[in-house]
Amino acid sequence: MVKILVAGFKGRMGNTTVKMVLDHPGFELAAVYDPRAKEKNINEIAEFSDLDVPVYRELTAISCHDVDVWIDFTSPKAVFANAKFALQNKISPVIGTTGLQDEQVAELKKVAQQTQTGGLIAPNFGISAVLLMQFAQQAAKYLPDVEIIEMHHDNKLDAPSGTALNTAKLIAEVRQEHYQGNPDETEALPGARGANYQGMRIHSVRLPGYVAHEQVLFGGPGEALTIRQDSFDRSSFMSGVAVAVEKITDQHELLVGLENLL
Ligand SMILES: NC(=O)c1ccc[n+]([C@@H]2O[C@H](COP(=O)([O-])OP(=O)(O)OC[C@H]3O[C@@H](n4cnc5c(N)ncnc54)[C@H](O)[C@@H]3O)[C@@H](O)[C@H]2O)c1
Ligand SMILES: O=C(O)C1=N[C@H](C(=O)O)CCC1
Repeated sequence: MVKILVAGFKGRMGNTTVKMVLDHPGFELAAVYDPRAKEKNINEIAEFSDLDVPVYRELTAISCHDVDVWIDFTSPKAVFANAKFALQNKISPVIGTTGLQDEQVAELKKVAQQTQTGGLIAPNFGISAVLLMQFAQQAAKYLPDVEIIEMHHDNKLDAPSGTALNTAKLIAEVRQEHYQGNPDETEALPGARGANYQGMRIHSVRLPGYVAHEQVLFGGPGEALTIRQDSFDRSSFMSGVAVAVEKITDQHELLVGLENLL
């Protein structure tokens, strides 16, 4: 049995993840963590009344010896400290939280190496999103003019989305950096052309009713290609999280991208 702590269990993804862990025959819910929690045990919540799982509200209170894997769906402000704590305590982090800076990822990789602990940061656990990123990287070799539109629910804290930023980074590996659009263009409203990553424009849409969606648009002389993926429900992320948990304790470094474990 893999013993799992779910950080951010009071949130949208954390709640879905707790249910996935409870339904999986190879997983045991060892602990949950969320500063927003009022309970001391998860059995104080009606839908989990038959369980006996400690609830933590502070990082330093967490008892680490009972935990193999730390699943993190928290917030851009919390994820670095959480991931560092997990790695320092030889708990394998499976990080879905977005918003980590490149320097933070570099530091976490060092801690993973020092403690010889496997971990994963996945900007998106949905297989449709993983495939979109791979297809987009392939297409950019032939169609280097590209814009990204990501669309999310209106409670999202970070922009652009982790998936959109990761898509741009993967494309940048195969695309020569260059300016796109008219060099003389002006913005009558600031931000009209979107964020700029090495000349690629990224547009962030936030609307109620949406979950997580991305389009990558390519244009060439006389033709265009659009690649799109949609997560209509948070269950779309769960098979990816489960695969990551199953495989991560065999690793000894911090990986970025679910494709590394598929
Ligand atoms: N990688 C993926 O596939 C994927 C999918 C969906 C969402 N996400 C990301 O997951 C994160 C969470 O999304 P959400 O929609 O569930 O957000 P949410 O706001 O619904 O939930 C976040 C929870 O984290 C808790 N929290 C805040 N600080 C904490 C801390 N220090 N330790 C533990 N818990 C803490 C909050 O109290 C809240 O309950 C976001 O960064 C989002 O972008 C990633
Ligand atoms: O709901 C969110 O927030 C999501 N965030 C991720 C991102 O920023 O790419 C993945 C999809 C859902």
